[in-house]
Amino acid sequence: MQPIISISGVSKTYASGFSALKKIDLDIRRGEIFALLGPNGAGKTTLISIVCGIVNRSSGTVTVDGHDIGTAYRAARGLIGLVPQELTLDAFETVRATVNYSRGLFGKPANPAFVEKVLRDLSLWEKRDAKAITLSGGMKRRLMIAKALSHEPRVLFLDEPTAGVDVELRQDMWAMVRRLREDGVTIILTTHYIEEAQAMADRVGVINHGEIILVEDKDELMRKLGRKRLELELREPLGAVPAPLAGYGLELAADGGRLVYTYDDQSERPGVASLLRDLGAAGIEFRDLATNASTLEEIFVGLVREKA
Ligand SMILES: Nc1ncnc2c1ncn2[C@@H]1O[C@H](COP(=O)(O)OP(=O)(O)OP(=O)(O)O)[C@@H](O)[C@H]1O
Repeated sequence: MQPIISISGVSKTYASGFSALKKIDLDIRRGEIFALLGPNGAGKTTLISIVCGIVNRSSGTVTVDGHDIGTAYRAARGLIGLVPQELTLDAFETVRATVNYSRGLFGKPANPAFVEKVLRDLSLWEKRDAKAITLSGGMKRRLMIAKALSHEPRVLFLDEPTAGVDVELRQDMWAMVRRLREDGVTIILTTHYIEEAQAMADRVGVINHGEIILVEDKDELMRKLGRKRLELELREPLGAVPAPLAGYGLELAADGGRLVYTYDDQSERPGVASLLRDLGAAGIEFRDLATNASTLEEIFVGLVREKA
C-alpha cells in the first residue's frame, strides 16, 4: 500500500546557516501511530513544520496521499491536522466558534453534526459555549485537538501532546488518540517520553542532530532499549567490583560509593533479587537503593555512542 506520507531526501538549512535536517527519508504508513522521538533540538518540530508547509524545506520532496506539498500544497495541507506545542487559541472565542472558524479556514462547509461529534469525543460538548480563557489547561489542549480535527484531516500531527500534562490527562489523551486511529486517522506524534511511545505507537522513529538514526516497530525498540537501572548507595566505598559479582556487569560510581546495575525485562542477566542475595553473601551493605527506567535522553547517549 502507498504510504500516506512520503518524505524523501528532505534537508533544512536555516538562514543562520544551521543545518537542522540532513537528507531525511521517512515513510508513514496509512493508519499507523508513529512516534518521532528525539532530544531537544533534534529537528522534530522542523520536520513536522515542513510537512505542514509552515517551514520551507531546502531540498527534497514530501507527498501526502500522493499530493506533493510543493506543487499541490492545498490538497496536501487539507489532509493534515496539526496540534502545535504551544496553545494558540483566541481567548474570548467560544469552544464551538473556535472549531467552526478553523473548519472554515480550510474552505469546508459548516457541519454542526460533525463538530458536535468532535467536541463530544473530546469531552468538550458541555463546554461548547464557554470562552477559551475560562477552560482548564487540559481542556485547552483538547480544544487545540478539536481545532486540528475540524476539517476532517486524514493525518494528525501531535507535537509533544502531553508535555507538562498530569498522569490522568495523559492517559485520556492516549485513549483519545487510539480512538482516532480506529476511525482511520494516521497519527504522528513527537515526544520525549519513552512511556508515551510505548503506550501508543505502532512504530517509532528516532531523530538526533537532524538525522533519523532508527525506525523500528515499537515492540522491537522496547526490547532493545527499554532498560532499567538499579542504584545502590553503599555503606563503605569499594575499590573495585568484587569478583563474585562480575557476572552482573555492574558499574562503580561516586568514587566507589555507588553500584549501578543496568538491566532490561527481557534480559538474560540474572535479576535484581539474585543480585541483592549475592551482595549479601559478599558482605556488601548498602544504605539506600533506587530504581529508575532509563530516559530517552539516556538511551540516546547509548545509541549515538553506538553509531559513532
Ligand atoms: N528559525 C530558526 N532559525 C535557526 N535555527 C533554528 C530555527 N528554528 C529551529 N532552529 C534550530 O534547529 C534545530 C532543531 O529545532 P527543532 O525545533 O526542530 O527541534 P525539536 O526536535 O523540535 O526540539 P524540541 O524537542 O526542543 O521541541 C535546533 O537547534 C534549533 O535551534
